[in-house]
Amino acid sequence: TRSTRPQRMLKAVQKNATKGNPQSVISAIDYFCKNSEWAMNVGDEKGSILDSVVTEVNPSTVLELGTYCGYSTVRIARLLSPGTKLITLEFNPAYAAVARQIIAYAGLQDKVTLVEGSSGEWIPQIKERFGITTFDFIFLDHWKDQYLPDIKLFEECGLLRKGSVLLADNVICPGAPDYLEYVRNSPRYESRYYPAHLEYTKLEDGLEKSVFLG
Ligand SMILES: O=C(NC/C=C/[C@H]1O[C@@H](n2cnc3c(NCCO)ncnc32)[C@H](O)[C@@H]1O)c1cc(-c2ccc(F)cc2)cc(O)c1O
Ligand SMILES: [Mg+2]
Repeated sequence: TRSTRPQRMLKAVQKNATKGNPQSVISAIDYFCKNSEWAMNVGDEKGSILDSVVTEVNPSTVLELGTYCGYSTVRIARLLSPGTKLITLEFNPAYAAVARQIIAYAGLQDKVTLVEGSSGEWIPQIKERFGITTFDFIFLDHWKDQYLPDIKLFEECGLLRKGSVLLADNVICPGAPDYLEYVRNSPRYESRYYPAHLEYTKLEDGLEKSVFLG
């Protein structure tokens, strides 16, 4: 049977990247998406903004929603301080399997806990299962209509503290209008839009950074 796009992306990483070198894995995926097949990774332009926010926050606790093939997982994990791990949630087993291999190829498996399951099911269990009180940094890049229900779930589960930073991909394309309206109008968040482009295209897109005010 025909291979899947994530499987072809993994092959491109194994062929073109250097084992244990996260930057070469990032470059190999971006090259594949620019020259072979578009894929919904955050990409290099928005990825640089992601890098700068992660570096600025220097988080001790990190959550990613929507691993897909692990591109942004690798971008984030490569910047974390020694001993810091990130939790990434992915409910599609085929995508999770590819992501595990891409994360391992980058040599970052010890900095990543990939949980196969849905955010709605797992967010309420994180405190007890992982001994985490609150998250310093959360990257949202899963189904766009789930951003709003999940941020409300973070509030309900007490997973945010004064200063927690949430960064959301695709707030323009495909868009998350209800999420944007919420974080931009809620007195509990200080929100800022980072304009960029949809990965590997000239279409407008951007990231929304929202700081929880407690
Ligand atoms: O749709 C986009 N991303 C979705 C990501 C889904 C991944 O996350 C996983 N996932 C989804 N919901 C959950 C969940 N919880 C929610 C369900 O319970 N819990 C755990 N994992 C979840 C999926 O299994 C996938 O691995 C997108 C589209 C374009 C795009 C733009 C323009 C175009 F023309 C075409 C496409 C650009 C982008 O950057 C994009 O991110
Ligand atoms: Mg995205």
